[in-house]
Amino acid sequence: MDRAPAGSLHAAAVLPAGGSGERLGGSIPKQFCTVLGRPLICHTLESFERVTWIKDIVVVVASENLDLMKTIVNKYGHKRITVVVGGETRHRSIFNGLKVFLDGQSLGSVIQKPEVVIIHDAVRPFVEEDILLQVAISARQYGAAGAVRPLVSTVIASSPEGCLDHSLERAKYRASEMPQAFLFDIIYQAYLKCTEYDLDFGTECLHLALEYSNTKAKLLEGPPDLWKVTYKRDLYAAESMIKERLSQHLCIITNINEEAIEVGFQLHENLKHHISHVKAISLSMYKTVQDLQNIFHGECYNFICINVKESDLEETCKLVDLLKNGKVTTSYPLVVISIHLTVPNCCSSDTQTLTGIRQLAKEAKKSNILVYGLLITYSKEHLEDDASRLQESVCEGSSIITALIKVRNPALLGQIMTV
Ligand SMILES: Nc1ccn([C@@H]2O[C@H](COP(=O)(O)OP(=O)(O)OP(=O)(O)O)[C@@H](O)[C@H]2O)c(=O)n1
Ligand SMILES: O=P(O)(O)OC[C@@H](O)[C@@H](O)[C@@H](O)CO
Repeated sequence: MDRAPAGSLHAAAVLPAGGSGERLGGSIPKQFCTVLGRPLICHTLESFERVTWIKDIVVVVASENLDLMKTIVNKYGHKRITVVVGGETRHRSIFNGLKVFLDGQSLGSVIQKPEVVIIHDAVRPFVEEDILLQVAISARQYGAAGAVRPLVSTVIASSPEGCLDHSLERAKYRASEMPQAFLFDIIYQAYLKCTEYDLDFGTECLHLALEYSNTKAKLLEGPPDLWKVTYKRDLYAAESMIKERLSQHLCIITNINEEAIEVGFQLHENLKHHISHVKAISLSMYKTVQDLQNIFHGECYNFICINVKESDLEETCKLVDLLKNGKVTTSYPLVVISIHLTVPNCCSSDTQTLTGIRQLAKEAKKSNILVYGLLITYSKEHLEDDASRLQESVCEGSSIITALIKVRNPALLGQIMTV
């Protein structure tokens, strides 16, 4: 939910993305490395696009990546983005980003100089509205503000011989993170006045505001997720964190068939122990994708569709079409697990008709929907004879479902697991 900051200030953002990512060691700069099917920078852009009171987002890239960045903006439908060329260092890139608000005016562009400008490294994808609001409002009050985090390692100073000279009392210091925010004129004047040495070797915008605009930034304790993707491990961590966030909600869809309801109920009871928010609905409860999105306020990326006939994909196809045509504007892959009930010792030819799921999965993938199949052995007669067998199947099925949702492995698309 967007909360316009007090007084609804006019804010904009500058995202430096002009680095080469040497420490990560990839073949391309880390901001363009793929995380869950999209460039890392897309995840950061999406975090900012969710904040409606940030009117313009300026992305600063190296000249050789200008066309690539513009292609990314168009391909993934990012809004409110202006792409400009950076400089040889992060400070020079940030300064170029700030200039566009003044050059823009002279060029008659729609970009207006903001009251407050937020500066945030493009390789810090996990930034929420709360901290953005805090730094923006504090910048309006103090002139500058920045997120900080407790130090994890102690800071020590080395002697010329490479031995310990002294160590700092860790509790007295903080790690300077992003986002940072400034009254535009304060940071712009600081960049105008600072030295070439600052521009070439400095790493701290808050320092420039203090040194050249006599402004002591307000320091705000930020959440732990503000870390910067610097090394290869950070890329893996980023993907795992996004997958963890995506796997928090699950919607189980059944028709009114008795078996489907029974299996849906047992799956619901089982999956609640693996996934934070699980809801079961009947097919009749939704007609549009909005109905589905309303269930979890647009936060649901995982769906189970229980089909009574093992060879019948009708309900799953309907759900996939709804998600595709309902313009579920999500940049993240949706998971649809097509569950089919099969009677004990059924002839394999019946399940072979499920090969249609492979074609369905192939088509759905083009819309960023991951379709998997799961066969659960069950029949009403079967339940009367051996209820525990169903419980055992459902328990095994819940583990498979949880794994499919958490891992979102494209290699298993269209595959049919059996319990
Ligand atoms: N000339 C530069 C250098 C860095 N950055 C950006 O500043 C942010 C933080 O910098 P850092 O993590 O150091 O990125 P790199 O310089 O790419 O990393 P490395 O030092 O490992 O090369 C990144 O989003 C990076 O793209 C920039 O806009 N322009
Ligand atoms: O130093 P690097 O170029 O790796 O990254 C920039 C960081 O220093 C910077 O984002 C924070 O320290 C806050 O200023």
